[in-house]
This record gives sequence, structure tokens and C-alpha cells, in this order.
Amino acid sequence: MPLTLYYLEMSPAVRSTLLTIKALGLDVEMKPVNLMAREHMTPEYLKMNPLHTVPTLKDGDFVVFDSHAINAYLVDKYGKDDSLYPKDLQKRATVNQTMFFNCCDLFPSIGAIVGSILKENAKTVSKDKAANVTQGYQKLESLLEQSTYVAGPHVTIADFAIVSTISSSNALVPIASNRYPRITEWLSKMQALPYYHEGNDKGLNTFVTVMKSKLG
Ligand SMILES: N[C@@H](CCC(=O)N[C@@H](CS)C(=O)NCC(=O)O)C(=O)O
Repeated sequence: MPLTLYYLEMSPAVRSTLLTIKALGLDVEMKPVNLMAREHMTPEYLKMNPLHTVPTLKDGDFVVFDSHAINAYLVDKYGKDDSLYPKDLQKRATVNQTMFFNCCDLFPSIGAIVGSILKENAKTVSKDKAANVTQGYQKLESLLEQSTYVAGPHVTIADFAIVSTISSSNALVPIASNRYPRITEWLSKMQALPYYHEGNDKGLNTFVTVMKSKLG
């Protein structure tokens, strides 16, 4: 079945799916969605994804949205093995809990800053919003004291979710290496993955350029 990804490369959520696609070596048709032009609010897009978010994946007639759900589906269906999303129930629960940490904590904290810049024309990052991001960094640092990658000894889709979020927030609330040595070490390991640059860097550069151009 042909795979189609509706995407905007600067989106952190999209970049976690791009990392998954690159890691699995999948051939995917790419359909850009211009959020500024509100292409995600057209009747056609809303029919496919009533939550009007990117990324959205089509696999033949089947549609799935939310990057975490998409990435899990892609590994389950197309992975040569289960290393990125283990089938073992306890290992999978650990990956899931870490993806929920991204989805419920890290991503909304950075999303609040991005929203204030893009929708409210904020020229600085507010202290309150930065403090929420910093709390997330502290939790992530604690997680990484217990394991090499965010959900265990190997790279999983939880790492893809968090690295795309954290590399973005780093541009707005910098991650000091002396304060967060474990995060810094983990980021270096992620950057050394052969598919990291193709999966994350291009969109991240656009994200950083756009944010810096909007800030005073
Ligand atoms: N939990 C979702 C979040 C997706 C999300 O919020 N995407 C943003 C771009 S980073 C978006 O599509 N925003 C447009 C909107 O919500 O209308 C995921 O992981 O896919």
C-alpha cells in the first residue's frame, strides 16, 4: 500500500515521524501542508484529520494522526524488527510512558512558547513559560540518570519524539550542558545517528530561523 505523509518540516511532531521513516528506510510520498495558509483547515483535510494537525499518515485508505501513534504503527507494520518499538509488554509500556511524557508535558510547554510567538506576536519568551520548559528538562535529566536512551538501553521512537521536541525548545530555552549533562550527552548520541540530520536537522533549522526572525 502506498504511504503518504502530510507534513510541515519545521513541526517537531512531524520531525519525529521523519526520523522514524528514515530509520526504517521507508519510501513515502510527501505532501506539504502550509499551516500559515490554513491548508490544515480545508474540508478535505478535516475529513481526513478532524484534529487538523500535522503529521497525518495515509496507508492506502487507512488514516492515522498523532506522531506517536503514527510512529508506533510504522514500526509495528514495516519494521524489520521491533527494536524501535518493542513488542515485549513491559518494554513497550516504558516506551509508551516516555512518549506520553513528551505528548503531555514537554511538547505542550514548548508549544505554549511557539504559540505566543506565532499567534500573539510575543517578542520574548516569558519567564513562566520558560520555567515550564525548564521543569521538563529537569525531569528528562532524571530519566536519563536511569538509562542510556530515554526509554531504555536502545534507541526507540520515544527518543525520536523527545529529541524533535527538545532540539526545538533548546533554541528558545537553551539547555546548559553544565546543568543538564545527561541531556547533553544523549543529544550528542542522537546527533550521531546516521539518519538524524536528514530526519531532524533540516526542519529544525527552518524552525530556528522562523523563531529568531519573530523574536525581538
Ligand atoms: N500530539 C500531536 C501534536 C501535533 C501538533 O500539534 N502539530 C502542530 C504542528 S507542530 C499542528 O499541526 N498545529 C496545527 C493545529 O493544531 O491546528 C502529534 O504528536 O502529532
